Amino acid sequence: MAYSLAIDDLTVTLGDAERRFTLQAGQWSIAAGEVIGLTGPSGTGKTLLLELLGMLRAPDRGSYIATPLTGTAGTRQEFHSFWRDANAMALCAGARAGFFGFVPQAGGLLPFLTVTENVEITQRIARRPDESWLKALLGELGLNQIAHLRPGALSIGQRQRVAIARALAHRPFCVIADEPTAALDPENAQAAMGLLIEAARAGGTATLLSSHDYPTLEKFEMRRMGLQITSAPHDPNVVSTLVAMDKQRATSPSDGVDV
Ligand SMILES: Nc1ncnc2c1ncn2[C@@H]1O[C@H](COP(=O)(O)OP(=O)(O)OP(=O)(O)O)[C@@H](O)[C@H]1O
Repeated sequence: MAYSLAIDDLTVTLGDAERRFTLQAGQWSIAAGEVIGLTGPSGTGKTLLLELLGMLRAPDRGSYIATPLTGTAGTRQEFHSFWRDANAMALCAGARAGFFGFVPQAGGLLPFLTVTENVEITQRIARRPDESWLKALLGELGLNQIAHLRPGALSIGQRQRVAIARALAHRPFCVIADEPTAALDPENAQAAMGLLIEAARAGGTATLLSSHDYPTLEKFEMRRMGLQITSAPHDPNVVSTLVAMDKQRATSPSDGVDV
């Protein structure tokens, strides 16, 4: 099974009458096997957008629909409507566990589990055991030597690699990664990014990752989208809008967009 995702007018507003932040995710789609690199200056809402797409946060309006590839056994999912269902908590938790693999900015590992157990847990929850894939992930992310340790004994970069392995372990249909290589040295960053991209293409996984590492995004030639503030400067009602970034804009940071 593989799914493409379609977003239409997905919008959320945070704050109160004095200061508001509105994220407008617009209209776009991501195909199965495709990888999108999300960029934007600090505070433009990258984490917020990834939380919306990872079913960690409810939108105020708009649609968010997953459609299985023709000929596969999956069923269409209207994720935006899950939040309004009487069973919202169970539906959203089920989507998070089975459909998505999420790499949070801060790792989010369980402190009482070892590295192996932290990676394996997504397979257990999704009921998709696959020991050989688990071993391959630990190996490819250089985690074999530390597989028996708990997160408290790991560096931030090691934790980030564990979080990437955990997000891929249950072979989700969509991977969402919030600056997955931010804490990694260049060599590990390239390896982790390569693995995310290879897993997406080989497994037909739609993958969206945020990053400030423009050379790496360029190197892997991924499709780019960017968030930019579209409200007037000093307006307390800040509006951030997601736009497609073409290659030309991606190499010219002079327009105020952090690309
Ligand atoms: N309760 C709130 N009221 C108003 N604005 C808020 C509230 N909570 C968060 N925000 C704003 O939401 C915006 C989105 O933050 P977010 O963490 O998603 O940005 P980001 O692009 O991921 O930043 P970074 O690159 O620094 O991680 C920020 O500008 C923040 O000030």
